[in-house]
Amino acid sequence: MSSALHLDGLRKSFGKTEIIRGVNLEIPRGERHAIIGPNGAGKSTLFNLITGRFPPTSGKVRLHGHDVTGLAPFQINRMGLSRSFQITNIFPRMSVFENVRCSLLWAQGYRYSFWNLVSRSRALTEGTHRILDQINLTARAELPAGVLSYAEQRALEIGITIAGGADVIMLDEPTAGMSHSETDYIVDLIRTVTEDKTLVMVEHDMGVVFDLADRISVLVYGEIIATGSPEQVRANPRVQEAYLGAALEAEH
Ligand SMILES: Nc1ncnc2c1ncn2[C@@H]1O[C@H](COP(=O)(O)OP(=O)(O)OP(=O)(O)O)[C@@H](O)[C@H]1O
Repeated sequence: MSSALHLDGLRKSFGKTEIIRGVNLEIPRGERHAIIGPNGAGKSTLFNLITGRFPPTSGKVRLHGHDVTGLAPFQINRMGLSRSFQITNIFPRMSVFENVRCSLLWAQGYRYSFWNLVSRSRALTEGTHRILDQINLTARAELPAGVLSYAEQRALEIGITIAGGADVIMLDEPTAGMSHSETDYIVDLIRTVTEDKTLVMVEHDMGVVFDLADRISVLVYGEIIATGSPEQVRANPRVQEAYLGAALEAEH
């Protein structure tokens, strides 16, 4: 069976500077994978190469065995990969319900027959309620999304990301700017909504990473210096030296 994501010799230069310097990584289906590394290591750039926002300078990205290198983000999305944004990407004046319904409509519009509007509308409403339930926002459904708390807005953002039914979910710093209790809330939510899916996340909070990830890749200066289980990565002397020692100390 092909892996969910396969990065093969990925490189990316901006001008003369090579930011991603030959990344090889295979992420099996159903794995929760975290990409960590110091500031400026190239995590966001790698994320943007996978999601199609930037074309790589060389190398390949495969999604479920299909070469998606150079495809536009919406095409990659149609093939089953959905990403969140670091900056919340919701419509603040629309209701929470409408935000989710819109993302479902967008995702389902292509799959449903034009002639089947009545059943489409029923399926949309049911699908919207199902997602609202998954992200614990049923009680907030009729409120304008802009009045939700920060953590609730991030939960909504995650709901929008999963709405299309993608089986590879990519989250960019999902707990950035959150308190401890908000972080716990979002970690639980991510765990629930990514059940049976593949998750790739960039995250600075080591507590979140070690809690959620099945495997971790450590990116330093555009190269993956280690990939392994949380225990393997934690014990890796190269990782300790290059990053983790300082990052874990900063937590305390
Ligand atoms: N569009 C761009 N044009 C030129 N340089 C860029 C561009 N995007 C990123 N860079 C450079 O690439 C390097 C890596 O940036 P990137 O944002 O990928 O790192 P990061 O690991 O995500 O950092 P952080 O943890 O601080 O978010 C930085 O030196 C940045 O200035």
